[in-house]
Amino acid sequence: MSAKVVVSKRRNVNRQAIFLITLWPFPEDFFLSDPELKSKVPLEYLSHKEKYEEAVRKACLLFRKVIQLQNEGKGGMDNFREVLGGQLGSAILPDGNPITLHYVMFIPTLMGQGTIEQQAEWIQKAWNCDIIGTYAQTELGHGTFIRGLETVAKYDPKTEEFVLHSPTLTAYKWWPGGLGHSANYAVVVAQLYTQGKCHGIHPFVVQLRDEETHEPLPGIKIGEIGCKLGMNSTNNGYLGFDNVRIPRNYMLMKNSQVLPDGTYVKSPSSKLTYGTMIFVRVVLVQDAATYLKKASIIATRYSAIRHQSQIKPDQPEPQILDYVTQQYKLFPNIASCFAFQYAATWLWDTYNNITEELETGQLDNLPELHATACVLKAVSTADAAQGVEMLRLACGGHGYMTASNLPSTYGLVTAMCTYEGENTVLLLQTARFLVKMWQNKTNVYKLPTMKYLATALNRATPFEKSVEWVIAALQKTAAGKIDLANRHLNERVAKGQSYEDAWNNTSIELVSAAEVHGRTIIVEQFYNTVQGYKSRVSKELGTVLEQLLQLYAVNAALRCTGDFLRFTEVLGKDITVLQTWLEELLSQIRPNAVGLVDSFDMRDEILSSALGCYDGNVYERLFNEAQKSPLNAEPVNKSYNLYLKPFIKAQL
Ligand SMILES: CC/C=C\C/C=C\C/C=C\CCCC(=O)SCCNC(=O)CCNC(=O)[C@H](O)C(C)(C)COP(=O)(O)OP(=O)(O)OC[C@H]1O[C@@H](n2cnc3c(N)ncnc32)[C@H](O)[C@@H]1OP(=O)(O)O
Ligand SMILES: Cc1cc2nc3c(=O)[nH]c(=O)nc-3n(C[C@H](O)[C@H](O)[C@H](O)COP(=O)(O)OP(=O)(O)OC[C@H]3O[C@@H](n4cnc5c(N)ncnc54)[C@H](O)[C@@H]3O)c2cc1C
Repeated sequence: MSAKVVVSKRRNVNRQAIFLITLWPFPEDFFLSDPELKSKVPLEYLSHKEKYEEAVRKACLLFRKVIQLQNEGKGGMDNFREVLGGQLGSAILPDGNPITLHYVMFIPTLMGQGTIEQQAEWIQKAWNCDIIGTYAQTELGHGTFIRGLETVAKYDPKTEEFVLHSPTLTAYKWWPGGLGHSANYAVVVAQLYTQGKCHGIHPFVVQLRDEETHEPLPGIKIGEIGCKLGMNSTNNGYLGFDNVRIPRNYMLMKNSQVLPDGTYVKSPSSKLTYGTMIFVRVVLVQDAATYLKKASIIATRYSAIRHQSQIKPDQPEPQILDYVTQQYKLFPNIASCFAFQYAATWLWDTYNNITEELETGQLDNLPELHATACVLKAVSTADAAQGVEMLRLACGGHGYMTASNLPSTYGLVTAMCTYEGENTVLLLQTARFLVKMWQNKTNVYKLPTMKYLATALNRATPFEKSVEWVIAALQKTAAGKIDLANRHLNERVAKGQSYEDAWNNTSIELVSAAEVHGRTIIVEQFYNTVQGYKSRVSKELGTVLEQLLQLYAVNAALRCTGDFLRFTEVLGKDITVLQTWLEELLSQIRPNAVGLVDSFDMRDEILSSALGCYDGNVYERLFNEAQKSPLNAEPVNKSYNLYLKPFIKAQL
């Protein structure tokens, strides 16, 4: 990965803005120039069934091209990451990819939970796409509480097989991507029973459909779950088992095993079963940045084109980009793109380092990785979803058009707040870890993202107009909130509540404490990244990055004013200084706004937006898109003579 400076100049010098990006040698043109990857008709005018069929056609061609590149030695996992992620992936398949789960969860689970022999058996087939898999964990009745999953896998030592069964309707798997009609295999998470005892949830490989005819196998009840807010080509499906038998070695046995006689061999840690979920949560932080970048480019470019109203009576209508309220909608989101990008990069590196440790049996850092992945996924996806909606609203009526690609982008990003762990639940997971660290302070000194907790509570943080102060204040606030929540927990227990009831009754505070902890990590990573770049880039770039860092930090601080007043030495007058600082930064960033979003380097074909095109010809593109509506194929629609005319006549 080589970081290079990309200079993006827009029309005139004062809009020169440069942005430091990591250039991947990814051949975007190889995909975007392929006419077969373009839709003949805008997807919005296809039926639900046609949308799915078109998505399968494109997905197969997409992955065939990725495999071709791989066979030519032109990249590997990075290419899959690009075509699956929120940039190229959502441009070619804006309504979701029915095969995503094969690569994002099925293969990673085989790698993470399968023995070497099982990997040898399954992974080549999966990489060759001889089989197409999905990850079937969530059920109609359970998504969060996976220890409550109802699908059972009972071991039969006589035949050395597991019998999978869905005892109730709520036990049906519900949601897995590609499950409806695309995948013919799945990793199924089920309660393992052997020798009459339940050993909890474990992963099993199950064939769902005949590899030749694609017909569902006996005992398999399968289909798609219907229309959703978005991602309607993802083919999310349902799956019920009626006593379906699979061989013993279809249980993924890297961590725990069932021997031929039915003896259960326990895993070194029950938490290792959860490994795949950490991987996707880590990846989603990057996708949050990508979707927010896409919406920021569209809304900022549109705001430079759109002229509306008057600032002064005797002046022409200004660019809406010159309204400070518009800048307040756009620029903090641009700063968030950088913040989430840097946090995603740091988290990816941390994940890889700790995963290597897990391979050697070192589990010490797994709890912190889990807590950190949870909070960064929750905060980045929630902020990105809120940001995309804010950017859509900033574009007025045209932002509501499908042709803007903002509604579709919202549909993709808001789903991330739910899948791979609903955000509230993940924040509670982080809070559980923070409280544990707080109660057992000796551990805190060792953990990188936690060590501030050792000193922050009692550290004086007199106000100053600096990012360093914001970080210190966020840390002190997080420590204060964790300490207060912990005290309330203890008070409730002391009054006779069970710990579980006390936890539930304190959960609003716990979620809030976890969120502030997450924001502390994001601001600190942004700060560290900018400090690292400043000595290596031009003065201009250093200034721009510093402005973005300050904007992100001061906006984070202003979101926390109530808590800052409770947990730090800040006073009301200091909040006024923060507000003024924010307004100064908006003005400083204005000249570089368009250059900054240009430097996110997303082509028009990736943006797929009539509002965000590089040439700025918004109105012509909106009008041309309107002509694609099937309704415009004829001046008078048949409904006039069938319904309207009789209706009108009847009223005369
Ligand atoms: C390139 C790709 C780009 C983009 C991707 C694109 C598309 C992807 C599309 C869709 C993918 C979405 C797929 C899915 O949604 S798969 C299903 C996801 N489901 C979940 O995430 C379920 C969430 N629920 C849970 O994880 C758990 O139920 C729980 C909420 C964490 C509760 O666990 P539970 O064991 O019941 O209870 P606890 O007592 O709270 O935890 C016990 C113990 O285990 C630790 N723990 C929990 N989870 C993990 C983990 N994942 N890793 C490590 N450790 C974990 C927990 O901290 C606790 O430890 P203690 O020491 O405190 O006891
Ligand atoms: C687009 C999309 C794709 C998906 N793809 C897959 C897939 O490929 N494979 C798969 O297995 N699953 C998939 N899922 C399912 C997803 O993982 C679940 O929806 C998610 O885990 C949430 O579970 P749930 O929907 O049952 O909601 P619930 O867990 O029922 O949550 C509902 C509400 O209850 C609250 N709640 C639940 N538990 C607690 C608690 N302990 N404390 C406080 N509040 C709580 C939640 O915060 C939430 O507000 C997908 C979902 C979506 C939307």
